[in-house]
Amino acid sequence: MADLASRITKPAEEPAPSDTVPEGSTEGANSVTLIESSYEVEVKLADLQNDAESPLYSVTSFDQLGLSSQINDGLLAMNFKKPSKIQEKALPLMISNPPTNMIAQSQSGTGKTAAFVLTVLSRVDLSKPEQPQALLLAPSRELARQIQAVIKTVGQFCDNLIVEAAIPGAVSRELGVRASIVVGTPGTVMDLVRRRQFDVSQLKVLVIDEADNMLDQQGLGEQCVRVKGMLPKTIQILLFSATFPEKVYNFAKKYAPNANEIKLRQQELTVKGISQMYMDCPDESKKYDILCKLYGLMTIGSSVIFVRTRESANEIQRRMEADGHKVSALHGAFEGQSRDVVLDDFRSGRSKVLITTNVLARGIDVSSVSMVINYDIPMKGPGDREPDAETYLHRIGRTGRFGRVGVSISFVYDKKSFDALSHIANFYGIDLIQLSPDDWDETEKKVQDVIKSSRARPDYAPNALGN
Ligand SMILES: Nc1ncnc2c1ncn2[C@@H]1O[C@H](COP(=O)(O)OP(=O)(O)OP(=O)(O)O)[C@@H](O)[C@H]1O
Repeated sequence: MADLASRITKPAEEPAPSDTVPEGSTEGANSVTLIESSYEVEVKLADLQNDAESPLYSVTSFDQLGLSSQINDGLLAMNFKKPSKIQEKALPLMISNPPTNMIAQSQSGTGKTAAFVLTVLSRVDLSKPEQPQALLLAPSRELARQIQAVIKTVGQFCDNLIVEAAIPGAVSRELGVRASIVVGTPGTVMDLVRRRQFDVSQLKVLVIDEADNMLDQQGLGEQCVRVKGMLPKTIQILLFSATFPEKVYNFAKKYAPNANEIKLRQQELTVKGISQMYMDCPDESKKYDILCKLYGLMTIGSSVIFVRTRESANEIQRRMEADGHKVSALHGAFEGQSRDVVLDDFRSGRSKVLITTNVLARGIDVSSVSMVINYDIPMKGPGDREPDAETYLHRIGRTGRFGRVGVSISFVYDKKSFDALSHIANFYGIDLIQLSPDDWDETEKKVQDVIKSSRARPDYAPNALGN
């Protein structure tokens, strides 16, 4: 317990409350504010991109990377002005010839997707639009669809570009895969190759996003090894993640031999724009009431609530709806297409509070997310005994994307959850801000100060999916 206590700080690092959003402002007033504050945002992001300590820092421009004019036009249309650090460092190594493998790590929300998407686009020969030449693997259907959308957006001026998702229900049984770029989940990709519906003979690049999760021998590792075994031996392999625990990293080096490596130190892993808080709940049964009390704050922007199981996601959604709150839920038990509808509604802002499991912990990029709640502290290992520091980092990384600010609130209620969060805080050297359920005015103030300043900041660059 003392460990966590020693990491409690006053909210000194919180950004100053926005002076551009008036208290109790109406929706209409807010939209005016959004337009007015765009200058401020550009300046703030420009500041970050000029700050050598920031992961968004770079000294070059995209023009200097030697990408095709169609690709540069795509970046321009997305309002990507300068590369981030990972893009600036990794791209020249990945697009040079002869192709070299890469293992790259960079904090959540710092533009890893565009780094590998630009590489893939620079490698495919669009005179053979239906011949698969690049394969990208992701751990969830949602992330695969998102990456597919990013490729289409960056490549919107590339003639004949066909990008197909290899996820359950997406590939025509009669036609098989007919695209130059394929983004999928490992199980479906394996099925398609085995049924001879996916010709992998001409693949030049294999990208594995969330690579530590994908190569983990306890999880998807075996499938990824099998997929690699089906591909040409000379394929360029690019592995990306925000986290790379040592054991998986050693395996990654065998999976992608002789790779260039871009690694972060443990203390560099957290994103500065995310104010990390925790709520000291009196007991487990009070967690639900506290969650409902936070609802007003959750809907200032959009929020994601992470829970441990599908059943508790369903149960919390049912109770919150019965109590008059509008919330949606998404987890692995839902059918693929209904999952797509739920996430699309969340991206567009039609729904603002999403209850989910670890299925959405990684990679999902919705820039309006200003709050993440860890209703249950992430745990791993047999009997969920060990704190899952990597999943914590990915979950909270659903907010604070590319220089934005956000809040994470982790609920603790007993010694086990307290110790687990304490372990995670010490692991990354995080100073957690304590919230008290007994002083609601103070809690609201601490959270609002951060979220309102994020609400005042419109997208510097509309993200690839237009949300
Ligand atoms: N150079 C850039 N300029 C402006 N915005 C950018 C740039 N690169 C990426 N972005 C935007 O930043 C956001 C986060 O990028 P991305 O989803 O690639 O993060 P990530 O590093 O893959 O994060 P995670 O580890 O959570 O998967 C996206 O909305 C993307 O459109």
